[in-house]
Amino acid sequence: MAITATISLSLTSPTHRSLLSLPSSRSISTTLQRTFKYPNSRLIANSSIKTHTPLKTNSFLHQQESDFLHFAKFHGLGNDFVLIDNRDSSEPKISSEKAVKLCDRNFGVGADGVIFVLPGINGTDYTMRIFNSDGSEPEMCGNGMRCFAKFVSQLESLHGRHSFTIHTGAGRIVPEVLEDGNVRVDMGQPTLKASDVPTKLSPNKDHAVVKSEIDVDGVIWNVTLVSMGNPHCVTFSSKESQNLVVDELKLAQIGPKFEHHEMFPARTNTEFVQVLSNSHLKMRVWERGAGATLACGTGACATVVAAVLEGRAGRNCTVDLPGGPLQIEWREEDNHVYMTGSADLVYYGSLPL
Ligand SMILES: N[C@@H](CCC[C@H](N)C(=O)O)C(=O)O
Repeated sequence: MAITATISLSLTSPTHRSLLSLPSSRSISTTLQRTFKYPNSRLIANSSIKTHTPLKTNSFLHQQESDFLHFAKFHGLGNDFVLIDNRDSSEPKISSEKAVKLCDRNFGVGADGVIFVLPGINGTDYTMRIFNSDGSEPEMCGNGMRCFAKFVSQLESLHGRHSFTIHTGAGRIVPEVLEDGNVRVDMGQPTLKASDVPTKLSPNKDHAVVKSEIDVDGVIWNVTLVSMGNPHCVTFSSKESQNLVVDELKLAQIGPKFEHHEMFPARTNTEFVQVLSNSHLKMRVWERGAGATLACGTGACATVVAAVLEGRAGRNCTVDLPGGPLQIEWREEDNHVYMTGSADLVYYGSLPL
């Protein structure tokens, strides 16, 4: 059933990719026709565009109608998420099955994952949980964490520079919203121990898997394995190509073969990386549970760690992803990885539960 939806586009803070896939953002009219699986869904504006429903951001965020799911759609470099204010309960408001439906790009809202802002535990300010678009639950999400921080800032009406402590499946993570609106995240320490990544590939004497060979569907790849709470397989080369040219890769063909490879008992995210210079990398990603995405924050962090371990780049790199750049530092002093990048509101919406 077709409905009329009033939608919100945050045109004030375009990112690298901007909102090019949406109808001409400059000339957009206030009302768009879309077909939803959820016939009563409402999308409400938060921009300078005139809307049919003049609702302020905060009043929208604080609506309490219990028969509606209120959400915000955010993206971090095109890695997009439905964010749900779940501060009143430690159980996610929707099931993983419902999350799969929400993530559907044809019959739902469309997203790479659904993220919940839950009460903090173990002395943290908040807890973050996330479902991938296939309904699986990863331990962490870097781009999602930047979106989470911006969403919490809106929920709590915070301005200027501020930070939070967030409990995640990867431990305590600390995002800081900067004056310019970007978010810098202390992503904690990478884990290299093979059994913790986890992988069945044989480790070296330091228990890590660095530049090891793996046969994926008859092709030998050199891989370095890094966990940022979630598992990453990073490759810069194969037997066929000593320096990958990532634009040439058939990602949809090879990505799933890595993800479901028997050497990765918890499946894996895979980063294919081209070295542009000692401080500049170009990466494409195949995400566990989400497929090819436009960016992956934990993947960019794992990529820089792997590049350092393989002697391909320094500890401070710009990582170019299809959706835009991330600044990553693997700091020697504390062994923590720091990620800085954008996170942008797309619109607010409501759906009947
Ligand atoms: N896109 C995310 C990672 C999301 C989780 C991943 N798909 C997994 O299953 O580990 C990021 O920005 O880190």
